[in-house]
Amino acid sequence: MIKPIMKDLLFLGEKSELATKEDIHVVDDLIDTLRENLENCVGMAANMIGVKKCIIVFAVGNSIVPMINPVITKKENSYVIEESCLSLIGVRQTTRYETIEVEYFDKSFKKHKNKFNGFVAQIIQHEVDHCNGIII
Ligand SMILES: CSCC[C@H](NC=O)C(=O)O
Repeated sequence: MIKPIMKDLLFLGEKSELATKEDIHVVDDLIDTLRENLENCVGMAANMIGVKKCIIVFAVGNSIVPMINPVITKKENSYVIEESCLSLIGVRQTTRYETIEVEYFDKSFKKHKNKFNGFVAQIIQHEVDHCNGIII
């Protein structure tokens, strides 16, 4: 179901809890909401739709990839870049890493450890920050 996007920065500044199998329905809500906002959004975290659980989704080509309880375990080659966010007015400068390694669970709660580069890695870092209560 498409959900409204939170603009409450106080709420978004709080750390999310680990998601469990009971939170799986949130993945579909996030996918629906991101699909509806793809014109101005490439990734979302569950707290952006009011759910304080560590779940993120992001667009890769025509697909939307979900990650449950993502943890960035390695970061290589930092750079500084400006980012924006649907939950924020304006842009902010931040440090990101060109290559990251992420441990996460898929929708079937199967564990994965994968490397990501470039823009996809940047989106994942942005969304994992949201899970940790950081808005850029
Ligand atoms: C380049 S990372 C930017 C991610 C941002 N998503 C919000 O959580 C967005 O603008 O889609």
